[in-house]
Amino acid sequence: MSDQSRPILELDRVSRRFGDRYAVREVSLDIRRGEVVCLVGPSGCGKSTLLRLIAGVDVPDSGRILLDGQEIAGPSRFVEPEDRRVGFMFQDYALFPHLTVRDNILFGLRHLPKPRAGAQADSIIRRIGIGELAARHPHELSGGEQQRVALARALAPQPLVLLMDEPFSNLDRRLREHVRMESLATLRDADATAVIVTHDPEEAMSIGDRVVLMRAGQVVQIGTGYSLYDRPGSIYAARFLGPCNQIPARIRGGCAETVLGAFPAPGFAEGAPAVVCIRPKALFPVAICDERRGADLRGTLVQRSFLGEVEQLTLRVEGLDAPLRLRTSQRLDTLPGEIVRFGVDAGQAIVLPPEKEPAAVAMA
Ligand SMILES: Nc1ncnc2c1ncn2[C@@H]1O[C@H](COP(=O)(O)OP(=O)(O)OP(=O)(O)O)[C@@H](O)[C@H]1O
Repeated sequence: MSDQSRPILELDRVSRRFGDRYAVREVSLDIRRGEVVCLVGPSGCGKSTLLRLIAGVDVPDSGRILLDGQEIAGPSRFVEPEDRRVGFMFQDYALFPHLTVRDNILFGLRHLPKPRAGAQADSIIRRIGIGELAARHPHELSGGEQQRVALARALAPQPLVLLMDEPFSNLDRRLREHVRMESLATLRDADATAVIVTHDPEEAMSIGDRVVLMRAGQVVQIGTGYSLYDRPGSIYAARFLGPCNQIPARIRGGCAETVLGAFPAPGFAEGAPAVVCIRPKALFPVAICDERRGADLRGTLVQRSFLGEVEQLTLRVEGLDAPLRLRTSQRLDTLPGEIVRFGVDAGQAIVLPPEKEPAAVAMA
């Protein structure tokens, strides 16, 4: 019997090299039952390689992968992909065009006796609510419907872990959010454990119980979307998860001193350089009479960029090399060249050490 409290999937210092470059380096990760975990990072950071190692279509050079407590890849054992209870959903869905939806789902169950395969296919069709599509062929389905069928097919064999590589990237922006929420609900209904690769931080934060941020083959930070966004551990993480202004600072008296004011910086050494990351929404324009603390700053408006829900103002501030970005839903009548008074929501300022280059992490 399996230990329910043990992580369903365990990666222990897993590495994979191509020539002298690490695609994945010493990655350790535990995934709990029923968890939806998103791997996120820029192109080439090793997300897909990690997924392929878990699926068993690639072999680690070192480290171990355990599924439900059993080693499936490591020094002593390698379990073939078809013998792992791991499902894989491809970016292009890979539905067979000549098979109906039901037959596509049955294809993944061909190792089972026919009546059992039929029952399992019908059960997932019911659960995902695609009964009316069952007799159709893939070309008779919309993008969103194809996605649901692909998800049904991947879930039908009841994998212990479902791997999804950029599952929503083929959908246009409007459909994507809808399908993503629907897919998440389906994963929850099926109590599925899923590892989802995406390069889109908003997608990762909106669907992942936890987000695993990668850089150059390594895991940089793991946590909920909130913790990564609100408490990034590095400038890299802060910038990857959303736009931020980086304000140079120096630590004095326990605070990071900047031209925009001083921000509490516990744990930093006196005199050390630092960077204060301030997201554009943490800056606010103020009326002349605004009494809010920190609301006495001034910048020259360089550019306005209307984004619909918010407007982005680019401001030049004396003492700062880079212009500041401020996002607001207020409607201002200020013109470029005029002065904007603004404030900082100090509670949202993040003090970080200056960025170090990832010292040749990609090299052997
Ligand atoms: N078969 C291979 N042979 C040589 N190099 C490879 C191979 N597969 C991946 N790589 C390299 O390993 C690194 C990680 O690739 P991977 O596809 O895992 O990145 P990724 O984060 O999924 O990127 P993307 O978001 O663009 O898909 C890249 O530098 C890539 O060029």
